[in-house]
Amino acid sequence: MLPVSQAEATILDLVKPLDKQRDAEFVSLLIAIERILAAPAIGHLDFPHWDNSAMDGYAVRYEDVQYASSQQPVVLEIVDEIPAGRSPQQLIKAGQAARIFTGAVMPEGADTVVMQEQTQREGDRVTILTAPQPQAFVRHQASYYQAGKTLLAPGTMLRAAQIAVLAAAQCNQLKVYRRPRVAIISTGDELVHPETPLEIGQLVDSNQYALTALVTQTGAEPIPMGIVPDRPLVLQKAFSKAIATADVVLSSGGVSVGDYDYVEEILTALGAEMHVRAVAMKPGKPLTVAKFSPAHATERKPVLYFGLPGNPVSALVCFWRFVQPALRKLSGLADNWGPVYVKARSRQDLSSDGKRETYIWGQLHLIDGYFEFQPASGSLNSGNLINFAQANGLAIIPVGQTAVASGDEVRVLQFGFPIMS
Ligand SMILES: Nc1nc2c(c(=O)[nH]1)N[C@H]1C(S)=C(S)[C@@H](COP(=O)(O)OP(=O)(O)OC[C@H]3O[C@@H](n4cnc5c(N)ncnc54)[C@H](O)[C@@H]3O)O[C@H]1N2
Ligand code: MOO
Ligand SMILES: [Mg+2]
Repeated sequence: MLPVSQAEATILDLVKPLDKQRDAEFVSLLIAIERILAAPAIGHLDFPHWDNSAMDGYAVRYEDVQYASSQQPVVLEIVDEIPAGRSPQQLIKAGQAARIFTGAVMPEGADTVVMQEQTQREGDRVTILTAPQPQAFVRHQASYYQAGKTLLAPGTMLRAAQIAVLAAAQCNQLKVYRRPRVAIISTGDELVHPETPLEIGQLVDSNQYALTALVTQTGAEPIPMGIVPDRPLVLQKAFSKAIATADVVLSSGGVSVGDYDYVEEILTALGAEMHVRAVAMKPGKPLTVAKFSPAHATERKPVLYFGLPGNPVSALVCFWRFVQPALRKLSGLADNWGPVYVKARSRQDLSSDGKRETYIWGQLHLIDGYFEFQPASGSLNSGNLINFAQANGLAIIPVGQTAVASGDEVRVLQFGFPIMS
């Protein structure tokens, strides 16, 4: 059994990100949310675009007002009025000022803005009562960003903040990576669709739905390929089709030591390189990871195959711990592939056999900015999906440790929003 950290390193090492050229497409900004840039975004506009005023007030020449005070006020002639969006019409000469508003372009000749609260106006004259700092309240052209420089680097995920910046920079068409394609196969003679009435021994294929949801949430394109019975030839055909279609294949079930667990045997028959056969974790021990390399360099990229354990909780835990980081790396994201871990105070005693890294599902609560962890009530058995419905985190007990006492700190893999109370 591989230690979890070694399995993670092996898996991430197997993943080669999508190709910046071959695997890229153009999308418009409005539908670019959560896509990943495949090329630098470069703006053709300086930020600010022009020298402009940060205040409502008067654009002046600093040298005219540098000694102004309430004892020695300076009176200037107002020669222009410049609201935002209008071009200045006058050059400001000695003894002159322009009425100006926040965001409006600074007129030529002026270099400083006096905010209106420090002035008095009478007709076309303004009295300056306080000396400003030189260049006060002027937002200088290109002081935030210079046209032609990289605004956002390749590998950046576009969220609201980045989209706002790109909109302001008039970058309307973005070169982004295509979404990785992920085939999802459920193996098992006992499995049926949710609408099928159950016969004795049957079980609904919940993994297909869970994995489709998780793949979608990760920004990849799920290709649900349905249920395949535990028959080697049928499985082999289904696996071949999935490998030919997708960048990553996720199957669930059939990876343990039972007589109907065929996954590893079939992967080997299909020419896969086997990289992971078992991991020292609970749940998730029989995780199987293999790679299919293209026969010729000109062919498509390699295909990564995850044989996830069939138990529903084991499949989910393996997804968050290994598949999601792999999909994030594959998708072109520059960094932050791994799960989010937080430290929490456990509300109850937690236990493990100390032999495998143990993942205990439950609820993360956020109380006054601090996390607390409440393990799920009822059976913490990887076949019990029901008490997973309220869970949003997995407390982790490392190998060699058998207990976390109530009140002690524990590391928690966070996969959902914390409960605020
Ligand atoms: N003798 C041993 N038996 C088992 C071991 C072991 O080390 N020695 N490991 C156990 C562990 S741990 C796990 S996890 C499971 C993994 O089993 P498989 O990956 O072979 O999965 P199956 O046997 O096909 O199914 C297990 C369980 O999960 C249910 N299942 C399967 N697919 C789905 C699905 N798509 N949706 C919902 N539920 C599914 C299936 O009905 C079984 O109940 O092996 C242990 N055994
Ligand atoms: O390790 Mo299995 O994944 O517990 O149920
Ligand atoms: Mg089995």
